[in-house]
Amino acid sequence: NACKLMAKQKVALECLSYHATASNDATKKLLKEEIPSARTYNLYSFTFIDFDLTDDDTCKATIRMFLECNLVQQFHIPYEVLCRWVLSVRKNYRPVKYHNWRHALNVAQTMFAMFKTGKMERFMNDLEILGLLVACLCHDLDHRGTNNAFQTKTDSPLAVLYSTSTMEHHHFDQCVMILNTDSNNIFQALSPEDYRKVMRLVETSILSTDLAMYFKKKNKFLELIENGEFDWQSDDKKELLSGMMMTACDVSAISKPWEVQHRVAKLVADEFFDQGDLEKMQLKEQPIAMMDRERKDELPQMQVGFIDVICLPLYRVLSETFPWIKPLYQGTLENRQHWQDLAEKV
Ligand SMILES: CCCOc1ccc(S(=O)(=O)N2CCN(C)CC2)cc1-c1nc(CC)cc(=O)[nH]1
Ligand SMILES: [Zn+2]
Repeated sequence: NACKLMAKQKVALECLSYHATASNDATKKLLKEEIPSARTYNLYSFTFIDFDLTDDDTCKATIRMFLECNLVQQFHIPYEVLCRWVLSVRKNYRPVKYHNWRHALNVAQTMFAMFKTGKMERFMNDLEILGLLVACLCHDLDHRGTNNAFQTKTDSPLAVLYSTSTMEHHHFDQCVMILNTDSNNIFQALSPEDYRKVMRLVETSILSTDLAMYFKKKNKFLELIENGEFDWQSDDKKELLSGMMMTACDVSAISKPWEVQHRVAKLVADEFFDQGDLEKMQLKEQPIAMMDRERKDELPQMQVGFIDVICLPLYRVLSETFPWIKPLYQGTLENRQHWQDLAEKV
């Protein structure tokens, strides 16, 4: 009958999540490792580069960020649970070209640098710092290398579940699944009220990484800034600021030293072109320019457009209120010149 079927489904789901999370062996191994200093990993810098980090290093760098923000002590996170959770998050990123674990780590490290070097932690309480770091690490979980439009066009089950911000809802779902798998819940010691607050912040922050949401919310944010807003403590203003910070971190590869930006842009392009190939073959339709490998010559000009429409306006307005994150604006401006030079060469 129905409730027996439900019980079977629940057991199957639990079994699924059990295999989706890290093994005890991997956890025990990480547990014993020494965690290098933040200095060793250059974690306080806006020019952090993950290229020469091993996969093991990426987990240790993540743990180091939690330790630097005093989150383990503050929220009584059992160290073994933190190790298992970091490994489970990494395990639930697919080996796609761009939206993989390395991207999530880079986004989280930019958030860490905004807190520390950008001095934005002054506007955040400890729970918000915990929530935003977790949101960054989980914000693209189980990404398939295809965007929301592709889910809709292919009638993917995800588009049936969520008609708007399809992938972002799925990323949050995956984040919840990991937390709900035994001995992966880094929030286990939080009070019910703090648990509710941090889960709400993680959800709204992950959903805010849908660029369609960014366009919706940025005018409200600009308005507040123009009116000289400085009290970011109310819940809705804090949520709005968090969303803007998430986007700023999500696109922060655009601000990295040119060799890094150029190399990352190739990963982004390769992933977009793979989707374009699928659309040509599977859907028999012409992909948009950014996903059409026949139009790769237009890439530098598209990057200039991306910088002008999305990145610079956001970094400019954030730097006006939080001047210590100006390196993100500066780095993006320098890369704009490099992309412009390439655009004129073609
Ligand atoms: C590098 C390959 C080309 O990459 C792009 C091409 C065009 C645009 S766009 O701003 O015109 N725009 C964005 C909103 N779409 C709905 C329509 C198209 C953005 C990028 C881009 N995106 C990211 C974020 C994943 C990173 C990055 O480096 N570049
Ligand atoms: Zn992302």
